[in-house]
Amino acid sequence: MASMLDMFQRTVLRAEMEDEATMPRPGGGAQRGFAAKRKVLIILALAVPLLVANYGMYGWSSLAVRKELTSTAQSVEAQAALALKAAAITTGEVADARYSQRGCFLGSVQLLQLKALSSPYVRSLNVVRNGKVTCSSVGGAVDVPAELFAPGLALRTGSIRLLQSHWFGLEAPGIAYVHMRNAQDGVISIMHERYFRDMVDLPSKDRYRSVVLRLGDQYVYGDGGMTDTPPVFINQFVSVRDSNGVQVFVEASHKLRMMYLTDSVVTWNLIAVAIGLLMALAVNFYYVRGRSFERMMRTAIANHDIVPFYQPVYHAEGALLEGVEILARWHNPGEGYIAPDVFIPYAERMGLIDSLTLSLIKQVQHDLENIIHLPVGRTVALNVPPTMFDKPEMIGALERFSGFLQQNGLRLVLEVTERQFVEQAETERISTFFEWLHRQGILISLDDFGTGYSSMGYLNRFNFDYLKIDGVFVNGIGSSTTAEGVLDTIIQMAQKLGMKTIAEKVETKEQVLYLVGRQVDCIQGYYYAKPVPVTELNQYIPIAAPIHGDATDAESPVPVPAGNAGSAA
Ligand SMILES: Nc1nc2c(ncn2[C@@H]2O[C@@H]3COP(=O)(O)O[C@H]4[C@@H](O)[C@H](n5cnc6c(=O)[nH]c(N)nc65)O[C@@H]4COP(=O)(O)O[C@H]3[C@H]2O)c(=O)[nH]1
Repeated sequence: MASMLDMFQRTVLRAEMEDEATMPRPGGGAQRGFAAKRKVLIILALAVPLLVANYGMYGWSSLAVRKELTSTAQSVEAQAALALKAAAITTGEVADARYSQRGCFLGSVQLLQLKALSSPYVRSLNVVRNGKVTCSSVGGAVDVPAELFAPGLALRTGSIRLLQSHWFGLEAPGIAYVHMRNAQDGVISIMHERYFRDMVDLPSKDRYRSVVLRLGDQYVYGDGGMTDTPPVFINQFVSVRDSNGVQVFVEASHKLRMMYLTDSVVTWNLIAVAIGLLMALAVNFYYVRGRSFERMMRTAIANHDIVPFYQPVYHAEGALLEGVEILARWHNPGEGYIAPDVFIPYAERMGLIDSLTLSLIKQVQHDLENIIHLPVGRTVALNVPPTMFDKPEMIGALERFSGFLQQNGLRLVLEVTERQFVEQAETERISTFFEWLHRQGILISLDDFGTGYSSMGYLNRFNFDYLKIDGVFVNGIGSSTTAEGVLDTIIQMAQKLGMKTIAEKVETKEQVLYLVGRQVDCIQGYYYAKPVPVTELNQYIPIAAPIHGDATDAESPVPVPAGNAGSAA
């Protein structure tokens, strides 16, 4: 605590010795931060589209590969389905033909041969009677149990089985297809395995690592293999299947995705660079504009073009002047009127708020010395920036300003917003600071109370002199019972805590009467007076008796009709 006060005293001493010119250059740190932020944003503007493009290209190439694999698989599946359909038709026709249902004669064997020859995919046709192959287009009359003839083949219409060799010694493997007339009688056709192998033996080896055809429970590979073992894929693959149990797998080669990537990498990256450049230009433009606004503001502060306006605050009961609030006004020749809601947050961001506050203090001092003399005992309220607590030089300036006001019988009120208290976590430091301010005769007002951060906790912890009730609650008088309820609660709470209440943005007689009825201490708002330049302030300083109850009493010097209440707001 002692060291805190020491620090303030040292600060004050130092500040007194310092000329205004030797004050820290406003906004130096903020400027550096500003430039660094611009750099980071430009880098991001350039890098993000490139990252997105390349990431997107990777995803897109995966989709393109998938599309190609699917289309290839569908085409193989269509060919296999066509071959099977042709074989099924031939097999079915033979099974239903009368010659295949009689004994195995030379004539019927010749008819079987003729039928096999005329079917593009069928190599042999074999008649099954009572579960045995009895007549074959290749072997003639035989008597071979079906399970020996085609091991593993189920005697059921539509069954398919890959056979490594043919019963009748025809070297090449084949594919058996069954059509049964009934449980025991039917026809087994043997198809050329070669056709199916050719279907999967695609020429584009650099695009596909493997193409596999599943028939029933077995697999035909492009390299000639036929096996019961399912394939293992290491790259991206797709599979398509049909209702006949034909399934085709197509696996991409290592190169396939790369082929797509190489095809599109230049286009995608060129687009990304173009977008990145546009975004970087936009960022730059934004900052250049920001800089010019910043320059404009610096000049305005240095030339005292941002000027103090004064809004009177009156006692609720008697309409006597409690004091004035200083509100900054900026009329720029080029841009016109710039609202404080725009330039104050900007000044805070750019580190210009301290120099603005100092400029306003200087102008107010000049006004009070040369243009208007406020009645003794009144207050002068100044909005102070959140950073004030950390700046010894600002504290020094405020102390000097307070000293000046006290010499003129006035008191300085510092208006701080709730936000500042939520953001300034070090409560002990702040309450020590408040004690110090009070010892200097400086009062503290909590501004915009009720706008979102309200907490009873800090009202108790910090010793505020005034609580300013935000205009939204005043606005609700007569129209919102909820707002009225909150308003009543805030007033009662402030009264219990011994704070003076000021209702802000009071615009109507109804609001004044309501607030007077709730024993609000002070009223500020257009109903009485708008913020005015110092040259117009005199007419708002009451010289005589209070009003009671009717705020429009013509006898009273206040209220002043809002329409006559001066120039800017
Ligand atoms: N609708 C309506 N509005 C009324 C009425 N009576 C007063 N006002 C406006 O309400 C605002 C009250 O100031 P604030 O809450 O401190 O809110 C201020 C304050 O937070 C900030 N500000 C203004 N001047 C300064 C300054 O010099 N320094 C700092 N740090 N902040 C300032 O900008 C905010 C906005 O200032 P302004 O635009 O001047 O807006 C002022 C004032 O013009 C009324 O009856 N009806």
